[in-house]
Amino acid sequence: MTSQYAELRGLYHLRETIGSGGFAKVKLGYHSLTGEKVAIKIMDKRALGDDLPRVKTEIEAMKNLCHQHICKLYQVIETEQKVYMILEYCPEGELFDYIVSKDRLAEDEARIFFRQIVSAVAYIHSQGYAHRDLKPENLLLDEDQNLKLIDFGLCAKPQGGMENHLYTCCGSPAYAAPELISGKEYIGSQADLWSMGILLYALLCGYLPFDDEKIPQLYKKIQSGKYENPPWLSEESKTLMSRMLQVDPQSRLTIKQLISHPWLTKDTNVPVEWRSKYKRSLDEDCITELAVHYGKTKAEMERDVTQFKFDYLTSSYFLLLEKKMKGRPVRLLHQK
Ligand SMILES: [NH3+]CCCOc1cc(-c2cn[nH]c2)ccc1C(=O)Nc1ccccc1
Repeated sequence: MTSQYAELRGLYHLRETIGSGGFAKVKLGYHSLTGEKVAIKIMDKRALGDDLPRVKTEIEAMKNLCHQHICKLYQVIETEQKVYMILEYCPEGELFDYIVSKDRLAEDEARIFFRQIVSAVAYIHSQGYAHRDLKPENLLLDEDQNLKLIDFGLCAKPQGGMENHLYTCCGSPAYAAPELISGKEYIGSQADLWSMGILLYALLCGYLPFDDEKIPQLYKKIQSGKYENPPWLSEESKTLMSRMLQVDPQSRLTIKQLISHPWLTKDTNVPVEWRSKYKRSLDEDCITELAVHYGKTKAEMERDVTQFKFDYLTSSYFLLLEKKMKGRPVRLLHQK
């Protein structure tokens, strides 16, 4: 029988499993042409069943999202049985485990993380997407302790823009907005704002504002909008969270108000930088290195890379760019 993962041979060297969630297994891999580490999310189509559309949703969304606080998609490989997503490697694991390890975060550490979360969400909203499953399990830490958002399986891009209503009730109950769990129509971006309020509370307190083992009781607490503020919280953080955890979505803070909120701009006095730091134009050095390797002219290589087919060329380009942004030599490992 052919060896497992035959489709990856020569492209990636597979190592140990580094995570799993529901219907996916995530393994550490090495991109053979650059030597860079990647995370390979492996899904079995049969096991996915009617969750397969979620994977397609995630792939299409991640192809359009390119941002310093979103886990980068480098390549997609699809076979009869499997779907492989080659993703940016985040060695420091989930924000969830980081909070648990420290009980709760001090306000200035929480602020640094929350600015990165707001940056990622403001960017996806500007691209017309709502994430709809924001929680610390879906925020990973890279080697520089920067947050990277994952799991766009539930994200939505409503036809005709973000003002249009969504209906599917989804995401994790404890982070779900009241309007979302009451089955009413809702605006995805407003539901994301509520989830970010829950996230900020989790960062500052180390536990959830609304919690109950029984789902119906949990829903009642969420719809009441009543939660406890522990004594260590500052007045400003309590005010900010109360503006985000408004049961009525109309009176909730908007993402535009959030990026320049005083609690977020404290000590920096500049609004959260939410635009992508990635340039639209192609990087000359990377194109040159790839052209030499594949024996093509720079013009031919530019034309091929620009198509962003999310094939091995796309992953090689992005990983060379990563090397450059980390100040490493823009060099491919020459195959024997
Ligand atoms: N809660 C996260 C578990 C590990 O999952 C991932 C890890 C990485 C990762 C690890 N290192 N670098 C990136 C990249 C992506 C995922 C992921 O998308 N997981 C997932 C999401 C929804 C359903 C099933 C699985």
